[in-house]
Amino acid sequence: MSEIMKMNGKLIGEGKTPFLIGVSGGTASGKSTVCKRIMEKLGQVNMDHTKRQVVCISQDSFYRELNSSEIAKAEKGQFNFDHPTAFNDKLMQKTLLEILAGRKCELPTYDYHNHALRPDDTVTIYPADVVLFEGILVFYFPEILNLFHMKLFVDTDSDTRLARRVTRDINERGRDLDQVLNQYINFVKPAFEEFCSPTKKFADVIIPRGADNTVAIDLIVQHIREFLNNCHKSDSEKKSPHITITRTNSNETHFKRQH
Ligand SMILES: Nc1ncnc2c1ncn2[C@@H]1O[C@H](COP(=O)(O)OP(=O)(O)O)[C@@H](O)[C@H]1O
Ligand SMILES: O=c1ccn([C@@H]2O[C@H](COP(=O)(O)O)[C@@H](O)[C@H]2O)c(=O)[nH]1
Repeated sequence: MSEIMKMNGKLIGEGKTPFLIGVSGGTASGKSTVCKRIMEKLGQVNMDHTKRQVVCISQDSFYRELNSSEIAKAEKGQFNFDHPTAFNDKLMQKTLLEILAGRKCELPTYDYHNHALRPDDTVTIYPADVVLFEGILVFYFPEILNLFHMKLFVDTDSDTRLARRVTRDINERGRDLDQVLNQYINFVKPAFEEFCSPTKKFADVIIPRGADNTVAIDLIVQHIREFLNNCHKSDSEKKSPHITITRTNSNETHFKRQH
């Protein structure tokens, strides 16, 4: 049996439910860059974090802790960071539910050099109107997929992605060429084909060429802008005032915006 509550954008005693946008795509497809462009075009970058209407979080914050033998493998490029089991999906779901309930969250940052979260280096995610959540497998877990109000897939040619990944991982993530290529052939490419690429079918918008596709980015920005304008109007002025919150007997909560 399910219980349905209709509220005017507010949960009692909690903040407003943000519009949650999932951004997926293969490694180095430009997910972070697309999110950055969206934030820039909405004037959300050079401003106080507590005042941002749009915030971006990364799936990297939900890599699970590795044991000592897994760390030893990771250091030799022999750990599969592209497999769904590399992530703590339960924590990811719990955190997104907190965000959807309008609560402030602390997220750890990820240290690619040491293959570990930095629990002492957290970022505070303040309640916002729009939340972008980017990562290679954000559409893989059904209970997380169901939380998104809008789903984007950044679709960049795989040769371009590999070329960018080589440069980025050597310059920014402390890898050498052999390591990057071995990891790519053994884990990254097969896992992309098995777990990430099939989730493209869930996307509402596919963005070919990533951040180079300014037309697609402008259309998405326009959609977000309309949402932001609408969410600050009074209920009687809104075109779509209701959020429907569905709780099932399995304790799952679904936040649905009518849009
Ligand atoms: N359109 C682009 N043109 C050139 N370089 C790009 C473009 N988009 C991303 N990059 C570069 O490619 C690398 C991967 O991009 P990034 O946005 O971090 O991808 P992802 O978040 O999907 O892993 C980064 O070094 C970034 O600067
Ligand atoms: O310790 C780690 C953790 C992850 N990776 C690789 O990162 C990418 C995902 O990040 P993108 O920014 O989307 O590329 C994934 O393909 C992992 O292989 C890593 O190398 N080391």
